[in-house]
Amino acid sequence: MRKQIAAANWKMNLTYSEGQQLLSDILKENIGGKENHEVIFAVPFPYLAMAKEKTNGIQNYHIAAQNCSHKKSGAYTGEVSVGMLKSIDVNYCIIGHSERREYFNETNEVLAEKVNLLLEAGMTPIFCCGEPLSIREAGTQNEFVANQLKESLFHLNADDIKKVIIAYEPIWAIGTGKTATTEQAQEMHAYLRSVIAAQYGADVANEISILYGGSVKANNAKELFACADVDGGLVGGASLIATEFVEIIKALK
Ligand SMILES: O=C(CO)COP(=O)(O)O
Repeated sequence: MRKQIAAANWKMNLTYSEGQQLLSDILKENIGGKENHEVIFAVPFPYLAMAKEKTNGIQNYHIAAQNCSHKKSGAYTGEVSVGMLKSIDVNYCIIGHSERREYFNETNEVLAEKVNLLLEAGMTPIFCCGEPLSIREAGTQNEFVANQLKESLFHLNADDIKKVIIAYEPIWAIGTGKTATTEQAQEMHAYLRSVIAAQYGADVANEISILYGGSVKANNAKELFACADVDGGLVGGASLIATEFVEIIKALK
């Protein structure tokens, strides 16, 4: 049974003490969830150790970085390597968020390098994909997103691709309050699973969690997560409010 995942992406928000408070408020709710549930907090780099300590020992709760370098080590001022993350026991990392693709020029090719480094280190990549509004309006979103997967992930063997979490985040739905309809989400998720199945077989495709991201809130999470191919969400704005994120965790199927 594939994992159902509620992942918080704090992005570049909150002070250290606000982050501590938010985690305390969420964790005190003690939502154990089911065995196949996972809760992930992708926090800013300076808060990773704090978040790690706070969630220590809580089953199925994990900490993620929001990015990593595509270089292993060396003279790359300001970058954070996969090895550094691993050395403080961070085992998940978001890569390819549309904000990184747009503002930091990350390409599918660079993301393939990041995927390789993360998997080599035994970490779990949370690979983001999704189309801009212009592509959606042109009706070519399926080809666009499939190509992101192909160029960044399809060099992997079946064992490795099974370790990747995919997050479909249509860019027009991020931070806009405009959620994809359940039909739009389900349609894309099923399509992506079919693309993976064509490459690796249905058994592999059925093991991969595909999260939806883009204006997930407490009041729409249940409906979105109920879709057969939506395995939870990657949540921005609503993950900064304890009561909202708690409800989103509870909405996992
Ligand atoms: O980008 C997102 C998560 O990575 C989604 O952000 P919002 O939930 O704020 O739309």
